Amino acid sequence: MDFTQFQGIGAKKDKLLHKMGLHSLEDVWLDFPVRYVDRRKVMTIAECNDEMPVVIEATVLNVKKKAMKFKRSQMVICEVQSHMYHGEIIFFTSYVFNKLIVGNAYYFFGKLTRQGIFFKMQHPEFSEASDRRFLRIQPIYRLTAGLTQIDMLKLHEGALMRLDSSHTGPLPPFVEHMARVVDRVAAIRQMHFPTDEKGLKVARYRFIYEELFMLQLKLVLLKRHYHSSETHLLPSTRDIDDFIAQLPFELTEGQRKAVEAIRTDLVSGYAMNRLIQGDVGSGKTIVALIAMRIAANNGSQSVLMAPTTVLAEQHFQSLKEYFGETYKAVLLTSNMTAKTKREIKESIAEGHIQMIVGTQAIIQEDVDFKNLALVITDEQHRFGVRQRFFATQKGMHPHTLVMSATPIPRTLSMILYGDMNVSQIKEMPVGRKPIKTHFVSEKKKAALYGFVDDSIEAGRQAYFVCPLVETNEQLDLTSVEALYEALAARFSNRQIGVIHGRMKADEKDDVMHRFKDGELDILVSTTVIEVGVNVPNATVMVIVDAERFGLSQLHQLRGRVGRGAEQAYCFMMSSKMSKDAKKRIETMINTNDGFQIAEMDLAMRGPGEMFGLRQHGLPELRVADLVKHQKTLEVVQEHIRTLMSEYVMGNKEVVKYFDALGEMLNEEAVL
Ligand SMILES: Nc1ncnc2c1ncn2[C@@H]1O[C@H](COP(=O)(O)OP(=O)(O)OP(=O)(O)O)[C@@H](O)[C@H]1O
Repeated sequence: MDFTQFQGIGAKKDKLLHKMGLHSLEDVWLDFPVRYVDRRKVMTIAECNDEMPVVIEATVLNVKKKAMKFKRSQMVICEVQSHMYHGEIIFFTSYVFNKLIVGNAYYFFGKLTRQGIFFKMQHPEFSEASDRRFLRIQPIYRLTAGLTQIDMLKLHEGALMRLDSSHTGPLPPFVEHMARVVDRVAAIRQMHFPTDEKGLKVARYRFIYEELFMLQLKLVLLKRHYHSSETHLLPSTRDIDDFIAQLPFELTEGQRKAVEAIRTDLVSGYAMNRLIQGDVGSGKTIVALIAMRIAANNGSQSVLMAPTTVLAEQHFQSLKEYFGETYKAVLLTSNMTAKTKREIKESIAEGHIQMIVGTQAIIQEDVDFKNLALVITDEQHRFGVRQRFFATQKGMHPHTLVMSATPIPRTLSMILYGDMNVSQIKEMPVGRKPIKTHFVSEKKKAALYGFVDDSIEAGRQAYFVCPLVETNEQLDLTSVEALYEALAARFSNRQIGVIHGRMKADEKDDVMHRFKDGELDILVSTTVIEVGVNVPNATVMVIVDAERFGLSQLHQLRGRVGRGAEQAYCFMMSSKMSKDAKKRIETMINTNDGFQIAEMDLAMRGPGEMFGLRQHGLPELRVADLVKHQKTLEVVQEHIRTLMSEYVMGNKEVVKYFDALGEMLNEEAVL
């Protein structure tokens, strides 16, 4: 929109407004004040103290201009009278000179200092005392260089003049009614020019509700399977119990409960929609494999999708270890030849294969299934917002299970997984010792290297992780290349491998395998190993330039060690630390608890950044705060559940609204 049609806004200011992200009338309506100042009450001078800005009424006795020292412009000194008090009002600009007329009364708003019957005010806002509009709750807007509050005020006043009752927002009337929120037009007006505290509160509530509702509903529509399952599975209790009994370890309490919940879900006749949330190394894989076993025992197909090839291979290897040749299982990844892929796909389509493990990308591409009953996504710390398309595209409604290693705070889990049942695996397998975490300064490097050498001598392996692939002169950070050279010189009798994201998939796999098989003693890497790699024999993690990593990332990296019975160590090195980086490193040293770390991360970075909500095309929150407005979020979720059941019952209004919104989301997400 061209804002030059608003009074007082020229081409230059119009450009600045667009730069601020204001492009349409709606943008301006929703550009709410960052705060307000209360100018409703006119104070007598006697009531004023020095602290707070106040509104007073005074009559001008005299106005004069005066040259300012060291400046070309002039200042204006205005003598005023307010009852028995005599005041001097100073402006450091001359344009007000003509606006203050001797003998007239004005409202002045500013900080006032008083001495006896004399008072002073510097650079107040003012208006003629006949203008009652001055006495209101005044909005203060965000600005950018080149724009003033007055410009913003004019803009908003202009925009509100163009707002009439024909305007509708994203909430249809039946939702507004259920939510008991005020009308959107009234709420917008109140947000900018509130009549009183109550009016503002009610308006704010409307927008908090609206934002949370839209965010939650969009997420639900993106992920929801409305339909009941087409595959009614039998529990195969005997086989599963026997299988669990012969495992080399006892399932932890969390694992057992998750398995129980899955067994119940799978036989319920409704599509399972469950999230398994467990900290790094808590043993989610075996839970997923048990679910696949139940499907296979029913003669149905299941898939396990991983975000990377390395992880898919790892899962496939675990599957083989646990199940041997009992089931027909395949691995499907992008680095296979076209011919192999084609053959595998054919046998999947014909129903010869029961279990499929692969990367998400390739499985979603074009695999046809004969009778798919279960889809498991290992999304680690990504979020499977787009997962729904996979299943619905194929016209199937299988059971779904999502595994996530990000322990997310409760509020966020409510939003991101609001539609799912959640199983948490809180405890670690028995015998795991908490990882010992230390900060290592440059001076102590030699000692650290000595420790690494001793660990290797004792048969263990070590990771070294740093932020860059190649040396970059501008960034004074350690690169994989430089680190490899330094380590190769220091550990000349050890086998060292390198892995980073720019390598080809098969090169990466090769290095990873050699590390897993114990051929390599040290693995130098970027954060590519962050995601889910499982090498229980590796017990030392050294993170170089630790200040460069976020808290959740550090926790993920640390989680690559401590996956076996041996004591594991994590060392964080850094030479230059900001205050924030120091706090992150201290948090890591103080706790191994993923949930606590996630809470800290959220507090330090905020949810948008932490979860990239916007990258998923989800609405930005202007007024609502996922942490502060948890109660409202609960209300919203209750309402959405109600609407969901009405949808299923065929309530026309709801069906029409949801389907239209769902379609819009589909289009956005497919792009
Ligand atoms: N109950 C248990 N007792 C002992 N060891 C277990 C138990 N459950 C799993 N393990 C072992 O713990 C290791 C980690 O398990 P797994 O790879 O499933 O963890 P994860 O939860 O997927 O972790 P990440 O999110 O880091 O990938 C594996 O070597 C696995 O065999």
